[in-house]
Amino acid sequence: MRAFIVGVGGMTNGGKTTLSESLKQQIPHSCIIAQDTYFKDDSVVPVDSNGFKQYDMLSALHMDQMMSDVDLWRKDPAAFLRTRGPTHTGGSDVYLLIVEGFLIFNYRPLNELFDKRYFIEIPYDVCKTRRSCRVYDPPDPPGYFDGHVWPMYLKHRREMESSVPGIVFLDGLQSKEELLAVVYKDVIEEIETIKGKWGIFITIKTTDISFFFLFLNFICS
Ligand SMILES: Nc1ncnc2c1ncn2[C@@H]1O[C@H](COP(=O)(O)OP(=O)(O)O)[C@@H](O)[C@H]1O
Ligand SMILES: O=C(O)c1ccc[n+]([C@@H]2O[C@H](COP(=O)([O-])O)[C@@H](O)[C@H]2O)c1
Repeated sequence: MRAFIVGVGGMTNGGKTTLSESLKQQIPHSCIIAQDTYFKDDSVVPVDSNGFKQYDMLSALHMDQMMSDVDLWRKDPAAFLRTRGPTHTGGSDVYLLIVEGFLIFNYRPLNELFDKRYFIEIPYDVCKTRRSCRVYDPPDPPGYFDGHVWPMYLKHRREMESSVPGIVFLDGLQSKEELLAVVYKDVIEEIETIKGKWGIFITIKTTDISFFFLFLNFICS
């Protein structure tokens, strides 16, 4: 089975979901696992001394469930894809998993699985403005961005930069189309490389078998 896992990380409201959805539309046999669908129930997320719910931490996420879903895909991408409803098929026979989320590179068991890592970044003021237009469940209380979201982002970013090499940083101020074009080209090139490697492997295996039968013929004659 030829399979490829791309991580689309980045700060809140950087454009991870937008880019991942567009990528999925463009690439056959692809699907998305989104980290923000694994948040724990509000009742179990602790509150800090300032009264802010500690949502921007790995402990607020069901990472075990997220890993189980990634493992399901890894065991049988085609079957996993069928559970996600109708998809764009045809073309390449390489299966692509897009894992998107704000803390995907900070969770080592997940980070280890990525073949390619992208991180979308935007400036503080753009991030704060975009965030103020979005309504989460529960909604951000006053002061939440500066009191919890941004400090946690800086902390996780420092940790990521000190432990995860090979990240491609993307400027989230580029248009949606520009971002898609860059990542699409890159991912297609990676997929073509995988197909090339497998092609060589199959050719070598076929050659091995041919030599085996020639040898058998020689022994028996
Ligand atoms: N490249 C972009 N340029 C301008 N706005 C964008 C871009 N990408 C996403 N957005 C907008 O930013 C907001 C957050 O995007 P989203 O993809 O949900 O971010 P994330 O998944 O990183 O939180 C949305 O309103 C979206 O339309
Ligand atoms: O989706 C939820 O249940 C949820 C509930 C509360 C907060 N969030 C916010 O979701 C943010 C991460 O998602 P995103 O799409 O903005 O990268 C993170 O900054 C959290 O503060 C998300």
